[in-house]
Amino acid sequence: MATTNTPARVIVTFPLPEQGQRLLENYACKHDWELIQWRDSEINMTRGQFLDQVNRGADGILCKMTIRIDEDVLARAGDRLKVVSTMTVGCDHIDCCSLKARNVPLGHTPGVLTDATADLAVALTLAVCRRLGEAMQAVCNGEWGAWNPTWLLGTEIRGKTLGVLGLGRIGLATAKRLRAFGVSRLIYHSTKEKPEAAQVDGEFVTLEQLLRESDILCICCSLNASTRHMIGYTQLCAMKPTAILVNVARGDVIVQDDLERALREGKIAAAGLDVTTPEPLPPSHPLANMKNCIVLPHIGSATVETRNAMSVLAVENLLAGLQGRKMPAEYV
Ligand SMILES: O=CC(=O)O
Repeated sequence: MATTNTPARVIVTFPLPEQGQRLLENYACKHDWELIQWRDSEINMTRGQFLDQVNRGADGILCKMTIRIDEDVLARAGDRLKVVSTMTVGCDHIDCCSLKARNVPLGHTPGVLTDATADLAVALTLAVCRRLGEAMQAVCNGEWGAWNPTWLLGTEIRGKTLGVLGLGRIGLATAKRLRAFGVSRLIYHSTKEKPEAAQVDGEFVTLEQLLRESDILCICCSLNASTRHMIGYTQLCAMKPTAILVNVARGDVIVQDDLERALREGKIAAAGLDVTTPEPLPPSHPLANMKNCIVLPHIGSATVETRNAMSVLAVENLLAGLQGRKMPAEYV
């Protein structure tokens, strides 16, 4: 256990966006932290490098989703560890039960990334509906010939049934935005019926109904034991052959090989993925090379404003945890 005179040893597994980095350095200086920070933004800190640092002692850990914080990490950190703060809203890379059992508070970054992620969900939905990936490639490949009234025809959002899997903050913000495009009906499936669904005139339905009736299905749920691999081949076959699937949640909500098969066999029309398994997805992966699939490199929250806000919140969570105060955003 660190005594009050021992400087807190803080491990930060990546360089933070500007505002968070400045705040981190200010706090480190003010509170005399021993700051151990991975400074390379091109290459991730490896698990081995991280464990090596944890072995030397950790009062606080600030991480992202590339390193799993599990029982092994917590056992190595021992009683000295006072806080884990992740610069993500999703906490599926963290063994939350073990943290709870050890009474280590966990901070995350909800709220501040909702708008950016919902914007990206809309962008991806439009990109898939209007075949933007194919269109851009056609320009680069010299396939842009005479104006052809039947070339690269997409589908409209107006008049469609929008399904949302997971009507949390991001699901609701996505639904609000897509409502403005004139969807005729909005259905959702979540752990339970949500009163806030009234804001989008959303109708709570079973998963089976959601799959069967959605023209566009946006996956916005968190990844946990009940959502992992929730969408497999059977579920995909239950969808309309004209349906479009968009995933801004986590790759593992879908059985990815099943999605590839369903897209190949025309069980659904097209997909847009901001999340995959693994990340990064190898460029040779079939999903990265299918005409009816657009893959983005997990950029849901990637705006200057949002990444700065996330980094500041993550640092504030870290400081609060180290000081034994209530965090601005504790994961419950
Ligand atoms: O996916 C990103 C996050 O969870 O913040």
